[in-house]
Amino acid sequence: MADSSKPEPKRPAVLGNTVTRDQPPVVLVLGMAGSGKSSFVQALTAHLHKSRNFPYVINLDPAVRKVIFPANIDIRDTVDYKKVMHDYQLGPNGAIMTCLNLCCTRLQEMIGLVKKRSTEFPVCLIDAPGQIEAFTWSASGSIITDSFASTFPTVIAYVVDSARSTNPTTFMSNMLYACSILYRMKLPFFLVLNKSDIVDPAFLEKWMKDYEELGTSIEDARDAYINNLTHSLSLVLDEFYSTMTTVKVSSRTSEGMEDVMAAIEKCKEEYFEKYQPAFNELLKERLEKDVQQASDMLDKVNVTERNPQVVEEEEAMEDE
Ligand SMILES: Nc1nc2c(ncn2[C@@H]2O[C@H](COP(=O)(O)OP(=O)(O)OP(=O)(O)O)[C@@H](O)[C@H]2O)c(=O)[nH]1
Repeated sequence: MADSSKPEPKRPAVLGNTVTRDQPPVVLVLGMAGSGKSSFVQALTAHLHKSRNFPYVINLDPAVRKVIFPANIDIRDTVDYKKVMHDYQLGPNGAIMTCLNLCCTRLQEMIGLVKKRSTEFPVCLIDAPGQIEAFTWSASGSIITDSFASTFPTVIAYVVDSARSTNPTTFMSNMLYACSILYRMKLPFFLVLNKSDIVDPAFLEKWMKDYEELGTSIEDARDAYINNLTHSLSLVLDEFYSTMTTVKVSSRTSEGMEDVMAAIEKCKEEYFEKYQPAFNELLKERLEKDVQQASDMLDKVNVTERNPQVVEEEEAMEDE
């Protein structure tokens, strides 16, 4: 049974927002734990600072000890992760989700703050919690994403740890996860192949483009069942890869940051071409549902004229 004392998220009203091309893109930075999300936000922020193009940066990780980039909004100023853990008797993941739920109750204020400054920055970067599923599989995660996506051209940067992806099966698992996020969030998406200073991520691009290349690498692995499965899955992922933009990046040396900005611009265009029309349909559907709900309620409310005799009697009593 759900614990009614824990804060649950409510979908804020997002109807009626018009997203225009002059608005800056919002980049939601996602990726497996330790892939380098925060380092990537830090490196991109530092890169933009050099040309005095200061980005707007939001930290959405309530559990992080130290924020390593200058954040304009820090969720830790709104919610106290340790206190939430204590007050609601929660473990680390439950506390992150409850913090995000609490954050949702202040989401319109948060978006309002970003909107107010939106003419002053080239891009807004959002660093998501380290425990990725707390964001990608929670209602509050979709509410936050939907709310930003209905206000700004919003895109996803999925950070991949290239050094940990040298094994084809590890890489495949990561790509399946990325694909499930794309499937769920339906936003323009690009892959940040991070840690290029440790290993050149070119082999990952080859695996994505050329099934034979991946096949050759799998030949070396020992488990026949996993090999066959990986072969089949790579065919399934072919469509996912076909339109995917990838950028090779080192958050340590700042290599590839200009390419990241180009990928963000490309995804922003995609947002207006593909995502926005679909999202408008979704909003229309939601609006129709809201109107239907309102009219169902109205059916139960009858507007009738009161009996004139009673009204006259009441007026007479008032005169007395
Ligand atoms: N060599 C190298 N190390 C990196 C790079 N990017 C991140 N790291 C290191 O990888 C580790 C994890 O980086 P974080 O930025 O904390 O990763 P994260 O995804 O934000 O981590 P969580 O939010 O805790 O999931 C740190 O030790 C970073 O210094 C990179 O491009 N090159």
